Amino acid sequence: MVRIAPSLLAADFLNLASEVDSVEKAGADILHIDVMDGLFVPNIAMGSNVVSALREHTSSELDVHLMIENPERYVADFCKAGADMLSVHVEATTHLHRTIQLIKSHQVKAGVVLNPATPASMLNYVIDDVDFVLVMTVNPGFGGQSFILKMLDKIKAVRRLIEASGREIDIEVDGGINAKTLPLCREAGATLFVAGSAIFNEQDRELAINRLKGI
Ligand SMILES: O=C(CO)[C@@H](O)[C@H](O)COP(=O)(O)O
Ligand SMILES: [Co+2]
Repeated sequence: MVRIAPSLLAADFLNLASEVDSVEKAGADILHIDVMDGLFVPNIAMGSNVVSALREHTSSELDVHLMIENPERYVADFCKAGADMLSVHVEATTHLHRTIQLIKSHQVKAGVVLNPATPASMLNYVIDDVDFVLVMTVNPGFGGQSFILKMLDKIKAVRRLIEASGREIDIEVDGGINAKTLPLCREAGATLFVAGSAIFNEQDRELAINRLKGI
């Protein structure tokens, strides 16, 4: 099954509510929200107030991708704001295991994100605890970048780890996902697909999402 999570980073912020409505109507499964602090990544975007506003507007699942240093400082804020899925970068927190438990203590799905240069083996000792894994297929910080082909090997390695753990959790991929790269990721074992520019740069959102879903 292909599930699509439009990345709101590529939406028209002046009309965020109608942008959300348009992708939901077009078949979006989950909404992806990119949070950036200008430190972990060289860009600043969206705080917990944006998540609260979205929570009031929609009942769609909200997938919040924290690209911030020491994300444990803001876990409670984003959970209270209404996140359903909250992911933190392995590279951004010293106490990853503790941060995962903290997210789960709020009854929110906990995800772990790997930068392109980070090996799948970083998941070895947390794979039984996480609710999903997010493999970055570009370097985080900006939308509209090109997919890094080498990440297909990492998706396969993460798939093997998940299978060995005996659990069924999502592998989400994020960055440069379009109608050409999505099937490659799917074949490698990904199940949830974030797409920003491939959806919001298109006038016809339904056509864009159907193209991604292969309909
Ligand atoms: O987390 C990020 C970027 O850091 C992503 O969620 C992007 O926003 C995806 O945008 P496209 O690559 O699909 O345009
Ligand atoms: Co993202």
